Amino acid sequence: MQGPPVWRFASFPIVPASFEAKILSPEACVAARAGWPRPVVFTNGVFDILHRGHVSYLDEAAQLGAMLVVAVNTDASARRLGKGPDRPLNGQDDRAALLASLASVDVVTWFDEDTPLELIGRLRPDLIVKGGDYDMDKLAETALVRSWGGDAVAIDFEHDRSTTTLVQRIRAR
Ligand SMILES: Nc1ncnc2c1ncn2[C@@H]1O[C@H](COP(=O)(O)OP(=O)(O)OP(=O)(O)O)[C@@H](O)[C@H]1O
Ligand SMILES: O=P(O)(O)O[C@@H]1O[C@H]([C@H](O)CO)[C@@H](O)[C@H](O)[C@@H]1O
Repeated sequence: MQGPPVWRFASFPIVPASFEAKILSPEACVAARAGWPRPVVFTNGVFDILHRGHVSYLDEAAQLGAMLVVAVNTDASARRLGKGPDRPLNGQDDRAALLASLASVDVVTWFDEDTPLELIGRLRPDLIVKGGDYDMDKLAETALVRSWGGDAVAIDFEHDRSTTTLVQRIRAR
C-alpha cells in the first residue's frame, strides 16, 4: 500500500535566513535611497525586547507609505539613553535581526548618535513615525523632515506594553 509522500528534508540545502538581507549599513541605505519606492516611512528606537506594542505600531507605520525603514540605536547610543545600567539587554545585531524578520519592515539600519537627526538628514524620508509616547511637534527630527516637505506622525498606543515593564516583571518573580 502506498502512503503519503515522504519529504526528504535532509537533502534540502540550508541557506541563511533571508531577512538578514534587509539589514543595511547607513551608507548602503544612502546609496540605495534613490531607488526606493515612495513614500519612504522612517522610524527609530532601541527595541530592546520586542513586544506587541512595537509590532502593531510598526505594521501601522508601514501602511502609511510604500516602505518602512527602521533605524536602531547602536549599543553605545542606547546605553547613553539611560534606560538602565544593563540596558540594552539585547545587542544591536540581535535587535536588528528581530526587526528585519517582520513582514512590515523593509530595511533595518542603525545610528550611533544620541538622536537619528543626522541619519534622517542623509536619508530624507517622506514621513517619520514614532509611537504615541512622543509629541512629534517637539522633536528636532520633525522640523528637519518638514524642511523638505515631509511630515511626522505619532501612532497612538493600542497595547499598553513596554520593555522596561517586562524587565521589571521578570525581575520581580
Ligand atoms: N506599547 C507601544 N505601542 C506602540 N508603540 C510603542 C509602544 N512602546 C514603544 N513604542 C514605540 O516603539 C519605538 C521604540 O520604543 P522603545 O524601544 O523605547 O520601546 P519601549 O518598550 O517603550 O522600551 P523602554 O521601556 O526600554 O523605553 C518608539 O517609537 C516608541 O514610541
Ligand atoms: O526607543 P526609543 O527610546 O523610543 O528611541 C529613542 O527615540 C528618540 C526619538 O527619536 C526622539 O529624538 C531618539 O532620539 C533616541 O536616540 C532613541 O532612538
